[in-house]
Amino acid sequence: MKTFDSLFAELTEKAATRPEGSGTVAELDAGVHAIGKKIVEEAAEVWMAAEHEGDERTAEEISQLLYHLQVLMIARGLTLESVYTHL
Ligand SMILES: N=c1c2ncn([C@@H]3O[C@H](COP(=O)(O)OP(=O)(O)OP(=O)(O)O)[C@@H](O)[C@H]3O)c2ncn1[C@@H]1O[C@H](COP(=O)(O)O)[C@@H](O)[C@H]1O
Repeated sequence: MKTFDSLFAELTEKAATRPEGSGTVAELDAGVHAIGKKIVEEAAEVWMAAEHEGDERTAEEISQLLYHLQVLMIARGLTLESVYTHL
């Protein structure tokens, strides 16, 4: 099963190698402003799912929010350690 750390490693690799058809590469190219908008959108979907759509949908929306947060970290050049140090 994929974990937060293994997804981050996968996305970091995608950013470096820029494979054709990667949604991550497209999102990175769209820039921090566009990624930020995705984060706000996904956060709202997490909220709505948690209130109205049950555990399965909530977990799915949370996974998407985590994905977009990681893309933003990579866009800004942040490492996992730079975030973990604040936990
Ligand atoms: N975990 C994810 C992931 N979560 C969310 N998303 C993206 O976020 C979007 C969120 O879906 P929504 O249905 O909420 O949004 P939507 O409005 O329908 O979609 P858009 O119109 O905004 O694309 C999805 O369409 C994906 O583009 C993800 N894209 C990729 N991954 C994983 O990231 C890795 C690299 O992916 P690629 O870069 O595409 O190879 C792979 O392991 C993928 O499984």
